[in-house]
Amino acid sequence: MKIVVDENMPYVEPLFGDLGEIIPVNGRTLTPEQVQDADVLLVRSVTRVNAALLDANPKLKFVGSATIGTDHVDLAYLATRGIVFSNAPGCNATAVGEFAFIAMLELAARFNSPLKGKVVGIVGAGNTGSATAKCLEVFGIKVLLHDPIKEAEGDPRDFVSLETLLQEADIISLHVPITRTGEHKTLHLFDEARLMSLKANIWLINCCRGDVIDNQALIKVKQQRDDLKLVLDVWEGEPHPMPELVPFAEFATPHIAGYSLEGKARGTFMLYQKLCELLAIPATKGLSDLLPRFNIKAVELEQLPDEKALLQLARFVYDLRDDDAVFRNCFANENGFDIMRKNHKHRREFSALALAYRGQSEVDWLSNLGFSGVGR
Ligand SMILES: NC(=O)C1=CN([C@@H]2O[C@H](COP(=O)(O)OP(=O)(O)OC[C@H]3O[C@@H](n4cnc5c(N)ncnc54)[C@H](O)[C@@H]3O)[C@@H](O)[C@H]2O)C=CC1
Ligand SMILES: O=C(O)C(=O)[C@H](O)COP(=O)(O)O
Repeated sequence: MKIVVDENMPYVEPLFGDLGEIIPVNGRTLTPEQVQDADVLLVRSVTRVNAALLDANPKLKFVGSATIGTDHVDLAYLATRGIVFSNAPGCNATAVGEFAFIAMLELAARFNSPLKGKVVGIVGAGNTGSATAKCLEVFGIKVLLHDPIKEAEGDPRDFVSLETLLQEADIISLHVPITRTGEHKTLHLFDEARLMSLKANIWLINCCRGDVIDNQALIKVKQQRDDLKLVLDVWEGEPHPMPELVPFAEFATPHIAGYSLEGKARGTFMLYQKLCELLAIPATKGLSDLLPRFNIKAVELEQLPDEKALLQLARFVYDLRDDDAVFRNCFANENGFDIMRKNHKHRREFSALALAYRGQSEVDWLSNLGFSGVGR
C-alpha cells in the first residue's frame, strides 16, 4: 500500500510504518503525478484536495486531513469517487484554546490591564471555541458565546447574539470555519463597518481562518484606531500575509495556534485510527508512547499563582513572544511562512507541565486548566 503523506505530519512512521510504504511530500506543492498511484493520502490544511489533484488516480481509498477545517477538501468530489474521507475534529482544540488564553494573558501583561474582570466573547462555540471558553471560565473570566448554529441545534449552553457580544465583550476571540455562502457565512464576518463599530479598547484575536476578517479593511481601521489590539495567527492570502498588516498586530504568528506537539500527534493518531477502521484491522499503537518527555520535570509552587505568575507558568510550555519575534523576522522571506510552520516543534500543552503545591483543595483550578500533577 502506498501512503502519500504531508512531510509536516509528525509521527507518521511509528503509526503507519507497518501499514505500507510512506512517501513524504510537500503538501503545498503536491502534484497529480506525485499522488497518482497512492492508496492513501494524508494531508494538512495547505493541500487542495479536488478533481484536479486526484482524477488521474484510479485506486485511492482514503484521504485523511489532520485538521478540523475541511475548506481545502472537495468533499462532494470525494463522495462521488467513493473515496473515504476523515478529518481530525478536536485534535487541536486544547492547543488553540491555550493559544488564545495565553495570548490574552500576554496582552494583559503588555498593557498592564488585567484579564480578571474582563468579559470575553467567543464567536463559534465548537471544539476550539469551547476549549478557549474552558480556560477562561476555569480562571474566573466571564464568557459570552455566540453560535447561532449550535443554538438552533438545541445546545444547552447560553448563547448571545453577535450584537450583544459586540456590545458587552472586552475581548473577542474568533473560532468559526470559513464559509463563503449561506445564512451563517463567515467570509468577512468582520468587515470594515463591523471593525469600525467595535467597542473602544477592544482586543480581537483571530486563530480560525484569515478571511473571517477583511484584512484590507483591518489595515484601514487600524490606521485610525490604535485602541484596537490584535492577535493574528491566520491571514488572508496565506502564506503571504499583507505586509502592512503585520506591524499592526500585537502578536503575529504563522497559523500555528493548533501546533502543540500533543495536538499534532493527536491529528495523526486520529487518522491512523480511521484508516485501521477502514482496513478492518486493530489499531494497536498508542498515542502516549509518541510524545517526548517535557524538559521540566515539575515546578514547585510556594503560593498559588496570580495572573502574572500564571503567565510565567504558561510561558514554560509556550512562549508566544518567541514565535511572534521569529514571524516578524521571516514572514516576508521566500517561503518564510511555511518554513516557520515546518520547524515549529517546540510547543507543548499545559498538561506537559507538572505542578507541585502543598494544599490540594485550592489548586483544583490549575488541574482544570490542564496542568498535571497538581498537589502533593
Ligand atoms: N489556527 C489554527 O491553527 C487552527 C484553526 N482552526 C480553524 O478554526 C475553525 C474552528 O475550529 P473548531 O472549533 O475545531 O471547529 P468546530 O467545527 O468544532 O466549531 C466551529 C463552530 O463555529 C460555528 N459557526 C459556524 N458559522 C458560524 C457563524 N457565522 N457565527 C458563529 N458561529 C458559527 C459552528 O456552529 C461550530 O460550532 C476551523 O474550521 C479551522 O478553520 C482550527 C484549528 C487550528
Ligand atoms: O485544524 C485546522 O483546521 C487547522 O487550521 C490546522 O491546525 C492547520 O494546520 P495545518 O494543517 O495547516 O498544518
